[in-house]
Amino acid sequence: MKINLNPVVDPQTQIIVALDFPSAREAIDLCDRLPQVSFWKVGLELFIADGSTVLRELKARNKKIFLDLKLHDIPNTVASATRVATKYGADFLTIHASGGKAMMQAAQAEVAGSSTQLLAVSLLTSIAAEALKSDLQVPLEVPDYVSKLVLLAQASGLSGAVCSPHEVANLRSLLKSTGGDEFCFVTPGVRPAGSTVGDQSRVMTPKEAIAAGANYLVIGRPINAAPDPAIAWEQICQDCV
Ligand SMILES: O=C(O)c1cc(=O)[nH]c(=O)n1[C@@H]1O[C@H](COP(=O)(O)O)[C@@H](O)[C@H]1O
Repeated sequence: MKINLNPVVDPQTQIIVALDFPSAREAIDLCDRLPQVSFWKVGLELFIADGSTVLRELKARNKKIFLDLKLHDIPNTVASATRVATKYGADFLTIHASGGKAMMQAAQAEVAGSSTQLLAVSLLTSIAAEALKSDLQVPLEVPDYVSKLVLLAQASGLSGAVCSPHEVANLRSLLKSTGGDEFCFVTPGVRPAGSTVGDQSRVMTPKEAIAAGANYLVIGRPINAAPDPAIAWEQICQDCV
């Protein structure tokens, strides 16, 4: 399936809704309540609970799929897991950029020729500048650290990354100078104005994320935990333009 590499112009196709649920039943229920959503994310909780069932059901509904497994292990193990994961025919699959170049190259070799695009997760959107220094002991500012990881992903052959909307504009201009105009940026850490931030740290509104140049926005709780997910979706789409 063709992945849209242009900055977001159509929220209906470029917002990915996270199916963060503990069972296939709850996930499929939300899909069927929101037929207008074309792109869904299956993360660890749902994949561990009921992965193959959900992925089959999403395929049967002709949905695009972001399989968010955030692989991170030695190169051989990640390559083997990636080989198996491509069999699901997901559009996106995540690995952690901090696993290093050899790991990313090994995984990239496994998706070559498949319909799955690997995305490198840079710095999780839940991690704030203070935690990067005090917990992770990384003596860099967030934009510099994220840039290093994304450039490493690019040098490893990947053509997309997950980062917070705060970093996208800077990364776009950085990658232009390295011939990476078509790099795909997927941004979680998106919160409609006035909504609960929860465990996220580096957040922006949908409109701000789009203006920053994100190709796709990942949105979970503001839709999947909303009292009326259809109204929440509609409101977010309206807020994007
Ligand atoms: O890879 C991801 O999708 C991801 C990366 C990241 O840095 N931050 C992040 O929040 N995510 C995912 O994006 C979704 C965000 O959910 P909400 O915070 O509920 O909108 C969750 O499913 C996270 O697992």
